[in-house]
Amino acid sequence: MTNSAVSVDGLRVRRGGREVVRGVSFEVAAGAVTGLLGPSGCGKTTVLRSIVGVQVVAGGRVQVLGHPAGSPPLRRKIGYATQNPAVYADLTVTEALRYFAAVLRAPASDVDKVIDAVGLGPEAHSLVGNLSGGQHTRANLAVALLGTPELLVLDEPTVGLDPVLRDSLWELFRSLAATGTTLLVSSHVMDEAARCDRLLLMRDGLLLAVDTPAGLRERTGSADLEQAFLRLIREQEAARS
Ligand SMILES: Nc1ncnc2c1ncn2[C@@H]1O[C@H](COP(=O)(O)OP(=O)(O)OP(=O)(O)O)[C@@H](O)[C@H]1O
Repeated sequence: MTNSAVSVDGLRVRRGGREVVRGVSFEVAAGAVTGLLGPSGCGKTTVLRSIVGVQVVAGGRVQVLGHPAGSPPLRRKIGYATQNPAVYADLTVTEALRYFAAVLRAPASDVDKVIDAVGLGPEAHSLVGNLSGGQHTRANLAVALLGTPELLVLDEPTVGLDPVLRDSLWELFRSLAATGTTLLVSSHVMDEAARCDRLLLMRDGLLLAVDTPAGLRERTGSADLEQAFLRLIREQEAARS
């Protein structure tokens, strides 16, 4: 792939005394939505942390927007939304975003823009501590959008959201990609896979497949992506035995 925003080569990570990412290589296309999918515990968050540069790695190479992962020029080019929101509970949504905008040196005008983008307009003056789980998740996503980052790394951004909100967030992701933002989005919900341009399917610390949703359906002969994923697992297990 010529136009890659992220290039991961032979990534290995040890956590809790064992290798949880066991030699993973892939590229993330610029200006597209790439889904990182796989069951709970397969290593998705660890791969995302390695790309953002907050994970000690045991081996391999991770290049992001032409720089080694974690290097200073990347700080303001990447927006990262973790699974555990870290937005301050005793501030209002607007105050919290103003604070993060100042820290990130993002324009003050971004604050209202990102609040609207994640559909939190009605809660703009509510205390973060009083938000519902789904609203808190969206406040966290809003922080990642500040400063219009070139790369958005989103760890399960739609967990706990109802179908209408999930749909509107996926529309937001698609519109960001349409304006050139690169998105890497993890999920363990296979129905979200269909909304991605490309898929990275992980299992047990390894990449099972890298393909488009259509390519995956075709190569497994399965219209349903969940079934396609299960078929790949069975093929892999048959090949091992
Ligand atoms: N802080 C930690 N210390 C030790 N082991 C960890 C730590 N965090 C994660 N692990 C282990 O690393 C493995 C990969 O975890 P990771 O969080 O990357 O998976 P995941 O695919 O993102 O899971 P989920 O979908 O549940 O978030 C798991 O087996 C997990 O138990």
